[in-house]
Amino acid sequence: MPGAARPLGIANPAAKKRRHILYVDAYDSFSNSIVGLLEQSLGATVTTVRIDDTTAYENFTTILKAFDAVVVGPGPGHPANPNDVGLINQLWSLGSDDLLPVFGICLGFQSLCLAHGASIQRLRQARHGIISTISHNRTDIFRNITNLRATQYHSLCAVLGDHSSNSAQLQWQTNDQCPEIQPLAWDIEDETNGSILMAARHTGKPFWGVQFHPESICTSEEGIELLQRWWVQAEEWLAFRSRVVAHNRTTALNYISSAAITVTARDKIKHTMQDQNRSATLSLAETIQLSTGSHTPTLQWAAHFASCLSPIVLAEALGLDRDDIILLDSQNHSMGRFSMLGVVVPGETVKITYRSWDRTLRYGNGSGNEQVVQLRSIDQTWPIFQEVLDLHDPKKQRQYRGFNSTDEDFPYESPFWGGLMGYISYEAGLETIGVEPHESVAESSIPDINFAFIPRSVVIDHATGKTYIQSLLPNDSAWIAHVGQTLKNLTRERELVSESRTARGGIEVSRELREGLEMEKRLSLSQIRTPEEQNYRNKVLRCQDSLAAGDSYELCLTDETLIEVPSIDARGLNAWALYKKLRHTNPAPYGAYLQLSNATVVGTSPERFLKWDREGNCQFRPIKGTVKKSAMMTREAAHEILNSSKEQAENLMIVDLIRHDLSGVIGAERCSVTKLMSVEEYEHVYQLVSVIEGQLPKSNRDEGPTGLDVLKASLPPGSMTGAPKKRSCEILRDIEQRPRGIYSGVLGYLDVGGAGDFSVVIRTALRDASTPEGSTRMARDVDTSGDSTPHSNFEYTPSNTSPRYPSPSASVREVDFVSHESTETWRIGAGGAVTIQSTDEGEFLEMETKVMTALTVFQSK
Ligand SMILES: C=C(O[C@@H]1C=C(C(=O)O)C=C[C@H]1O)C(=O)O
Ligand SMILES: NC(=O)CC[C@H](N)C(=O)O
Repeated sequence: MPGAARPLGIANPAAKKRRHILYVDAYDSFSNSIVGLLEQSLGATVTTVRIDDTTAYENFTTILKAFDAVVVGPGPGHPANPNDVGLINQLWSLGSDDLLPVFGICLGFQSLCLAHGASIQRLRQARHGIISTISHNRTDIFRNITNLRATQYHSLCAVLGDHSSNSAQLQWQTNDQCPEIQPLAWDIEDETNGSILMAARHTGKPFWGVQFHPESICTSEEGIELLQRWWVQAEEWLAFRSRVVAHNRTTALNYISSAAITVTARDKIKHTMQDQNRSATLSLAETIQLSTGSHTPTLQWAAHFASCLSPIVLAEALGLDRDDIILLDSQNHSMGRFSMLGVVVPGETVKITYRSWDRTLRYGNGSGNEQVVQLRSIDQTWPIFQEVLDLHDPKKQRQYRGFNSTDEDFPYESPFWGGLMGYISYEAGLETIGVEPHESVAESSIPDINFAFIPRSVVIDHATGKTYIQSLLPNDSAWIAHVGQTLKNLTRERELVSESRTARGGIEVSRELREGLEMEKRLSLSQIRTPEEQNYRNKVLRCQDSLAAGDSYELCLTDETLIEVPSIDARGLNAWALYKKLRHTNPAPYGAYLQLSNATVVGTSPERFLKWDREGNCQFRPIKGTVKKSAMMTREAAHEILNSSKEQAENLMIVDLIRHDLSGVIGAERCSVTKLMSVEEYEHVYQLVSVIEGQLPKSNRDEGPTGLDVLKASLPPGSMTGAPKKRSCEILRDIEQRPRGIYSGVLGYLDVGGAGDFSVVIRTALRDASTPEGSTRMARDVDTSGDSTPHSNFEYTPSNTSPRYPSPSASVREVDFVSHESTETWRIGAGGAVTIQSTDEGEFLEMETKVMTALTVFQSK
């Protein structure tokens, strides 16, 4: 495996005048990395146009006059399908006067070959995320290239007449069927598929193409040289034809829709606000300021040392559990450092929700004055959130008022001073990429964005033992002192009795026992409906059909387990007690307890989606590759499995996808892969994890992109979609036939000081509507599509015989899944990445393993 971060060579860009390249994007999830590679290695300015841009389609030859060359990118689908290639086809029939150098990558390459007589065939086995040596005869763009290893992402291949796949002898000449296409490179390492054409050029026109992906993190450095060799040839052709770009570039550029241009115009990202948004922002800011009682942001804080402090113990000691807390709990896990308590004050804390389905933004403090704003799209929410954060940034306020802020003024080590805490659903993510959600999302009462503005918080740094008590409210020293005193009391009690849990006196212990017993009683009556095996396996096969057809490279298929919990004495399940049980049975670095605006989240995610600090350092930590722990599965055995080509391919695709997402905002030159496919151990599973990092430009935060810009450009999380993201999400929606909701979304915080941290919502139990103790709700209608069965067939479930786990022989129909008159529904989503190398059985088992990490908590003791 080549090294992780790699510097890019620059082809002496200063030597010649700056060239302009048009990049044609076929909605691939690697495009921004290709654009970055072109900019850096060729020193060119790149403008992006999408294949389905209708104005560009009608004015394509005029647009081309403003460019020196075109690069046609990869993408989902088939080059013979006009919808998959859009305006690409126009390139191959340009008249002599309009000709210009073109370089096709993957789909672009296949389209070039198809247009000149090749047939496009399906590979016997698709090659997604596979790295192989490229064989060539060192001519043309391969001159001086010695040892090129390159990543492939394709299901289809171009076949040039007789020298079809499987030919023993590699061909370097044109043939009768494709007299204008000269082969330049082959992959001869694949026994299943035989030799596959990897590169070619047109004999008379300045067209070249490669089947592999030069931009992949696992393509060797020579991929860059290859592009530079192409550029040399392109320059020679331009000089030979004395071709110059049109003087009036602006007219040509006006034909390109701005949506695609923003892919590269990151420097221009600003928080421009429409009038309507501006007023929504102002009144939201006013509402928050009213609730906090201050128009001048302040941050009051105190730090205490309290080693080994559990946020649970602290929350309970403060009387903060249940409805009035959001807990982001790293559970002192080796991979986590901070735990945070966000205090929600009923009737005071401002809650902000957005629903993608009807595009409504709502906010209010729950005291009957909720405001509803109709937005045009989710795009309008981000500037509102950013503005709310900026208005409360205490650092900014000091600067406005001419203070010199010093490091001591603020607790910089605490990543959250106050701000927005909550989640963004998967469907909200779909809206950001223009994918329609599944229609049944209309029935959901769950907001797609669900934040609370948190002015009071406690942050525990498990690494240093320091605990920060912070308030954005003016004159809040009494609260800070109260929390400080509670902390001191806890520490003193612990010194007296080493076991902290028993140290908090009889009242708490008996309460805990009572709550636990009550919860267990209720759980013993709950009913569980897990995905039906054959049905899930069929869905895996359907995913693989799409992969084989070239419509996706990887699909993260998921399904949902439903748990119906009856109410007893008209009381709902105690979610806090459930969370305490879950953090014990499945400790993970992204524990979360949240009960906010109709949603309850009880989760133990192992996966960070995106974190950024106040210095602008961004980090993604995608997980892809899962092995279940067992007595037989030693660390060594897990390493071996996770080092297999299947697991590595799965991970690589997501690494490349996330590099693209991040590059689109901060530029490819600022992104690096700092950890590639390392094995991490969790309570029930081993996971393959990579780390992608980048630095926001250090420009004024008002002008340049912020962490929130990176967040919104990267939704939904790539590890939960597959690649390419947009097409994969459409396929998954059609196969899964349900909205995912909070599962597969992201959960975390946006800090007023400029930081943020979000996990991927997995291994998490979710309740549809808030069911505070003392209230009940009717059961939701249970899905009767036959997609799931009301029993568990998990082999290792110890309570297989309990009423909640009827034996598979009682293979009951949905009628047996009785809805109690008064029950609440919990959901646990789970799934895994399906690749062409997956087996349907293996994928089912993987989904089962993942669902069990959270489902065991519903087993009564
Ligand atoms: C889909 C889930 O997990 C995702 C899929 C993984 C995989 O395919 O290996 C690993 C972590 C998550 O990104 C889940 O836990 O439900
Ligand atoms: N990466 C790509 O461009 C893929 C092209 C085509 N959809 C295939 O699968 O072969």
